Amino acid sequence: MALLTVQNLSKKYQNKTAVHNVSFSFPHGKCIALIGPNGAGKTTILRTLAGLLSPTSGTIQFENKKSNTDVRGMIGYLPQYPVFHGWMTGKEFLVYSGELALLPKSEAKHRADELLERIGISKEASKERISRYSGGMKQRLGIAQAIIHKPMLLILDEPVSSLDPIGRREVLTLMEELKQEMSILFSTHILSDADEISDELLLLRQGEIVEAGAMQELRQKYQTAKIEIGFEHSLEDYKGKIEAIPEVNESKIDRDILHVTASDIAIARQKILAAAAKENWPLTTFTINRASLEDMFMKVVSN
Ligand SMILES: Nc1ncnc2c1ncn2[C@@H]1O[C@H](COP(=O)(O)OP(=O)(O)OP(=O)(O)O)[C@@H](O)[C@H]1O
Repeated sequence: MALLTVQNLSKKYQNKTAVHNVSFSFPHGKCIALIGPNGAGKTTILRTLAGLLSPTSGTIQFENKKSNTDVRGMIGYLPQYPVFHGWMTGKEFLVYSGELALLPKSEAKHRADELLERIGISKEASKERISRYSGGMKQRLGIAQAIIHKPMLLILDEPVSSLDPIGRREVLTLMEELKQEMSILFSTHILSDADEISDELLLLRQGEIVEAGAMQELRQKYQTAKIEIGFEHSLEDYKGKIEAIPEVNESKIDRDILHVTASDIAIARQKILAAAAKENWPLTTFTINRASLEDMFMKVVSN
């Protein structure tokens, strides 16, 4: 059975539908990325799963729990814009978070020490005020507070979007380690981050899931390719010849490169190269370009 099953989840704010009929199930031990452009409804879904918003309709069912059970103990949550008490030290903040999660004080202290080591905040740094921490340190501290009570599901809202490259790398490395121990659902609009650490993607557009699956499956499904051909001269002359090949859809000139799309790239390549060899075309370059992840994303979310 799945850890979490979401069925027909919808959320309206006054007259604005932010999330519409979203259904998915979350298997145990997976890291899933919720991807979508600004305003797609990512935060609304995550806040609803974390129990901070109530859905307008639909159900969220945790494994073996009645739908009205308080499941906050099973979930850890880091909001998109976490707010810290800058005057607290990192350790004080974690002990405080542990107590809020109903851990006895001694256990909260023990967990805080364990987690500070885990997230790479030294003993000295843990005694400093949070206001002196870097963005990456704050975000790692935010993740530590979210897992202080050992939740089964960790929910992270845009965990790396606001960080510089060093902070981003630190947080991605931590997430990579944590996914060995718990299920993670995180939102992002950065595809390469999702590609790097998630097992599966949920693509969201205007409050609806428009695509779901493993990155590899989605790449195959949306795979398109383009041939880019450079000529020494007379591009126009060869454009017509290339367009006469039945498998070629269209070609466009951009400076000294001809961009060719085809219904069957392998055959189009074979025929273009055969004609080029036979007629000694003045080629300078010949490249096959696979569609990037961004191309796939644009295709799916802008339909
Ligand atoms: N409290 C609110 N009241 C009214 N509308 C809201 C509220 N919160 C969000 N919305 C609207 O709901 C839609 C979804 O917002 P949401 O924040 O969930 O999207 P998002 O995908 O997380 O966006 P972003 O990437 O910009 O954080 C947006 O159109 C937003 O303007």
